[in-house]
Amino acid sequence: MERLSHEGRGVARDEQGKTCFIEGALSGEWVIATTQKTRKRYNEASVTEVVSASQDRVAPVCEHFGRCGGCRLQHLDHHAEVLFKQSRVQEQLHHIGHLSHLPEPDAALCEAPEGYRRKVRLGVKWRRDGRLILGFRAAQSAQLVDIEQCPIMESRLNVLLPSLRRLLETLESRHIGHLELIAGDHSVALSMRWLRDRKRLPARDQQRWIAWGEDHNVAVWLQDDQGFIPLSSSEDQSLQYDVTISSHTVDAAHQDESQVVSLSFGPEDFLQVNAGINQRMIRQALDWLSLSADDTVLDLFCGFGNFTLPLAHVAGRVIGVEGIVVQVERARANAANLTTLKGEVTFMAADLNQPVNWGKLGLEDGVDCVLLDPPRAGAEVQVQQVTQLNPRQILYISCDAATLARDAGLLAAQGYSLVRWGIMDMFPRTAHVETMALFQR
Ligand SMILES: C[S@@+](CC[C@H](N)C(=O)[O-])C[C@H]1O[C@@H](n2cnc3c(N)ncnc32)[C@H](O)[C@@H]1O
Repeated sequence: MERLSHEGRGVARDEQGKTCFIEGALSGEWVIATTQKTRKRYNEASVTEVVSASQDRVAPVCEHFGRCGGCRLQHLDHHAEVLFKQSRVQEQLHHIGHLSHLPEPDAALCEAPEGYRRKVRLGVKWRRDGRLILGFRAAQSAQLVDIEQCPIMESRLNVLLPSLRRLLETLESRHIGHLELIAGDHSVALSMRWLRDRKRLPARDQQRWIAWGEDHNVAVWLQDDQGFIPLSSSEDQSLQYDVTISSHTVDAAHQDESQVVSLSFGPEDFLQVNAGINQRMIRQALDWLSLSADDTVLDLFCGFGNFTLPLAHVAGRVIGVEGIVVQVERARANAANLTTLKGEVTFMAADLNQPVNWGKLGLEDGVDCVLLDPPRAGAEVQVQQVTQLNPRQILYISCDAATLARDAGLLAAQGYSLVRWGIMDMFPRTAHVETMALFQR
């Protein structure tokens, strides 16, 4: 096996030089594999026997490995997985972004590789014989893999699975697409994707969901085409987590104080899935940016304020921009609940895939810093636009190395150099990687 592909498959060549992507094979290994798909330029296969194993091969912790599409790298030692992801980002910055001189990466931010996921979506299906399937999508397929437990899920969510299964088996109506389980610091919520109009949920099923929520102390939500409504009767449906900012990033004069930024969110909001890495990522962002009370910061793709509100404990003025109005409103409410904010903070809704007239929004004097945290598609429009605001630094948080590399190339063409970067182990055991990259004018 020559190497691992970007999505974590072994790459080999046959006698004719045709590339073969082999699921379950690692770099340097000899394996026997079965061809699954023959394509014009490459073949796809999966391992049937490992003849000579890599030193980095480990026993997968999950019994569903190989069938479940969630974790592709359970068979790779965790340290080797982090190094693989780091070198993949490096290679993409070279090849896609055409950045020739990269700084050495900062140490990767890592936490425990299991039990980290605080939000999961489980598909729900009933087979023709009436058997319930509750689980994740199979690898490269729309089929579901039935799971009893998932080792990367937070234990507070795993313990709910057996009773959820029993509940689903008692329901009268089976028009359910999926369930999402979401853990805040002190509470758990479940949202049930109901495939019909909310009025057509049978009253007895509603009662069963409510009773299950009360028994397990879980706020139950229904999601239909109109949005989310709480089914549980309890007053407080909110989810929340705290981010602690270390004292020296806030105020050099108060070394022994740290501040807690409390953020509320809803079941429909984007959530950084790994609480430990999220906490460390925010601290690292504050540390790298080293802002002062004179600075103005533009936080694009801000969600409900995950970076914006910690930033507003340091910078004089922070403007958060987000496309989803509900999240903008949540961000405003989060800001209103904080008494420790130092700077002025404002939030606005805008589609960041379109050019925005920043000058008209009171930013005609430019900004000191821009933070970008886009979805996987990246921030192609904004990296070409925000440079007109002349920021001295741009911090890019990315969940897709290819679009980060493309956007890094666009920033380089406008005179911004990559001065610092590092990966964050947000999604251990999977092929996904999160990266932080700092560009300076
Ligand atoms: C990776 S999340 C980051 C959210 C936030 N910074 C955080 O740390 O939780 C990306 C965010 O971009 C928002 N988004 C996606 N497409 C957008 C668009 N075209 N315009 C504005 N916001 C968008 C999503 O709603 C989501 O909140």
